Amino acid sequence: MTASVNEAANRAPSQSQSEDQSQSENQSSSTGTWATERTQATTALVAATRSLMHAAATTDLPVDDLATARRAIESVTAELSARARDRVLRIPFDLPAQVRAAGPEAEWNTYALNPFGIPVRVTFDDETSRGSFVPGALHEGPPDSLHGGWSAHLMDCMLGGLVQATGARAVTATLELSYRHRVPLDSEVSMEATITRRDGRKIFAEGWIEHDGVRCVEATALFIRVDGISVDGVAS
Ligand SMILES: CCCCCCCCCCCCCC(=O)SCCNC(=O)CCNC(=O)[C@H](O)C(C)(C)COP(=O)(O)OP(=O)(O)OC[C@H]1O[C@@H](n2cnc3c(N)ncnc32)[C@H](O)[C@@H]1OP(=O)(O)O
Repeated sequence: MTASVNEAANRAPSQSQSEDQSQSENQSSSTGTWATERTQATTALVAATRSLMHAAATTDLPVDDLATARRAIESVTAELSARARDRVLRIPFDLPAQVRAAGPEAEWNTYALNPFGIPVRVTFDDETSRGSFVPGALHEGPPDSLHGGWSAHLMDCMLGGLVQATGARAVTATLELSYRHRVPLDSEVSMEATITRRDGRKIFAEGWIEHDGVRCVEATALFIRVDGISVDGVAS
């Protein structure tokens, strides 16, 4: 397995959407059934949709143009909805573990198949994961700053993804955040997560979001293994 272990279907859209789109279309399958033609096409569609969300929320075109654009979007929505699943495509449970096993150069690109999540390029090094992304206009809470709920989303993904990458089927029992400084928009932030302790079914982890060397958000979490246990009616 190489650094491109999951790129074909799991390459997350980033700020350079069109570049990502063409790359995901051009990459060949390296993860067997996971990197199917459908997941590749969906990855590209989701990247384009994320760009559309940004454009729709920030456009400053004249009002008449907005109505025209809305009709075009409604038309595409109707086309896509003609045949739909109940859920977005799910990644295989062991995909993060595959990326971790492939070494510290391999990337897990989160939320490639769901435009609602924040896509992050995550790498793993033993019991630590690292990621980075650029918060933008869609993620604003306080003026020019990242919404704290998105910080929680990011930390849960970083910490939970790391736990998942170690092969543990576990869910978040607690997640505590400390917001020390605002996280600015339009500038790259880096994130880290690490597993600090295990105790029976419990896995403890911590992480943070940094900007320009300043630790803005700190998180600690407790995950509970649910291997073989039915959680809310879903057998693991
Ligand atoms: C089917 C699922 C597949 C999973 C695949 C995951 C892949 C995704 C990965 C990515 C994930 C992304 C992240 C997400 O989005 S995960 C989504 C958000 N999380 C959830 O929805 C979890 C909902 N909660 C539960 O399902 C149950 O409450 C769990 C499973 C957590 C525990 O209920 P269960 O009945 O099994 O446990 P127990 O009562 O025997 O307790 C066991 C021990 O744990 C301790 N404890 C329990 N809760 C808490 C608490 N809140 N604070 C402190 N401690 C707590 C408890 O004291 C005891 O300790 P001790 O007395 O032994 O010392």
